[in-house]
Amino acid sequence: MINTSTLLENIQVDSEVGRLRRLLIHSPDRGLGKVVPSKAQDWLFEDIVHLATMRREEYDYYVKLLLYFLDPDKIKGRVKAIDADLSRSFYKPGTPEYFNSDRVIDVQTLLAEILEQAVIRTKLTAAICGIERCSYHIQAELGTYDPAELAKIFLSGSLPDERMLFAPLPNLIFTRDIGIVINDHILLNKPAKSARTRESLLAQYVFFHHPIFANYQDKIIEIPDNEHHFLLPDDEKHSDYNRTTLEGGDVMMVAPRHLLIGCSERTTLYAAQQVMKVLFERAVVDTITIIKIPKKRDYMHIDTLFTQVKKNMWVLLSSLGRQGDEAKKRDLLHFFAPQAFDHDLRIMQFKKGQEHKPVDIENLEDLLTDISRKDLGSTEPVQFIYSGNKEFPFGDREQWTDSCNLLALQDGVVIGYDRNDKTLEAFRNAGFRVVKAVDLLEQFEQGVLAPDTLTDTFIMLPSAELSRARGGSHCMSMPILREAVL
Ligand SMILES: NC(=[NH2+])NCCC[C@H](N)C(=O)O
Repeated sequence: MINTSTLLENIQVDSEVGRLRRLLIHSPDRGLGKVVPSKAQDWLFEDIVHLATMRREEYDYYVKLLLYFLDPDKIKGRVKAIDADLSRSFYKPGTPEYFNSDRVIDVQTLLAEILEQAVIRTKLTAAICGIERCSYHIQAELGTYDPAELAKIFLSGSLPDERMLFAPLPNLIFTRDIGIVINDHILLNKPAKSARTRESLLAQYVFFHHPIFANYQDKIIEIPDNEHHFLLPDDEKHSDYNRTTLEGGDVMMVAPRHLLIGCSERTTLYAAQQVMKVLFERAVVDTITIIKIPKKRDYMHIDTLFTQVKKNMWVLLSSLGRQGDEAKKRDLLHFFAPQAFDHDLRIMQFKKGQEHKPVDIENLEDLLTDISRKDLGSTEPVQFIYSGNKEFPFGDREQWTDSCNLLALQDGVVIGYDRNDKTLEAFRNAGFRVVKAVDLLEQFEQGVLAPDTLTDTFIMLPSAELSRARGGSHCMSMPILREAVL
């Protein structure tokens, strides 16, 4: 069991760049290796992946890095031995060698722990069998597994003997999307895509039942549906104005009193409005900026378009920034095709108590500059790194493989994919050390470098398989504790 005594008062995130102290992740489980081509798109993957490579050559490096920064005692001096164990037991929850950290926490371990309570086991089994339309017979069979195995079945959709009962949850590696910590509150998602429904049910049980979150029960926010949504005709039910869906990749806690919400393919205006109401009522933040982005698969959440690198630095896609904006304004068609506006970027900022007087913000750079300067008090010039170093056609190509989706471990130290060459060039030009995960770990092990003293560094994670899942390191993390940014 995770040692909860040290954790009780410790859920707090007030920025994207304060030193990361605790997060939820999920290592690729056996379900990912069962995605079939005909379902890959429905399950929100562009391709099938090679599970062993994804784990051993890619995701395991992510875990090692996270441990080195967040819980070094678990890994320091042990990297060689861990790598030599071909069974990877260090990474497998439930084995005696499992790293079992209370800083880098796998959702699977939390799930297994709550399933130790018989009442929860019964309720959750029934709920899952309900949404997955399992027979009564299967429901009874599920009752025979121990909690750790049951957790694996719920996540992977398959039994230990490899029989598949229902769809896997290949997207749960993107823990960002299940919920977001906003100061000391936890906002749970409402997924837009049915492939992610079971994830949110499991997350709901974990947040409401695991002792880590016991002191936060009245701070868990579930977004209310339109009161009579079930009475709406189907076509209206699906409109942006009635439907309540929100995924964590669209919610960014950029400064202690300022939250960004993207309205996108996944997050509706209606949901954003509901969240704004609740957060203002409870005085969790004072400013909420709504960023409406084109509803496009390649842009699914705002964190696929920009993320923060340090207080005064951001990475973003230039065609959605100032450059794209100005190009469009010079374009005659822009004036004659008002319907296209719906597909454009629109940024509006709302202040608590002044919701009726939102401020229009012209482009992303203006917004981000304002956050760096005013909210985060940065006095240095604000810098922008552009996907693909602004070179055509690399901006779009590299954004597709998550050049703009970075996880900051501390101010100026980020993890991202190794494959976005032009974007990496832009980081080098900005004076960043760009280093392979494997080399950095080696340097940590030799004592040449140490996480605490690292500055301006881009850590490259191998990504041939991971990038096919259409998410980067920002999506693969749900921070629950960061040091205060101010
Ligand atoms: N926060 C994010 N950008 N998450 C990416 C999620 C990717 C996932 N395959 C999906 O389409 O749902």
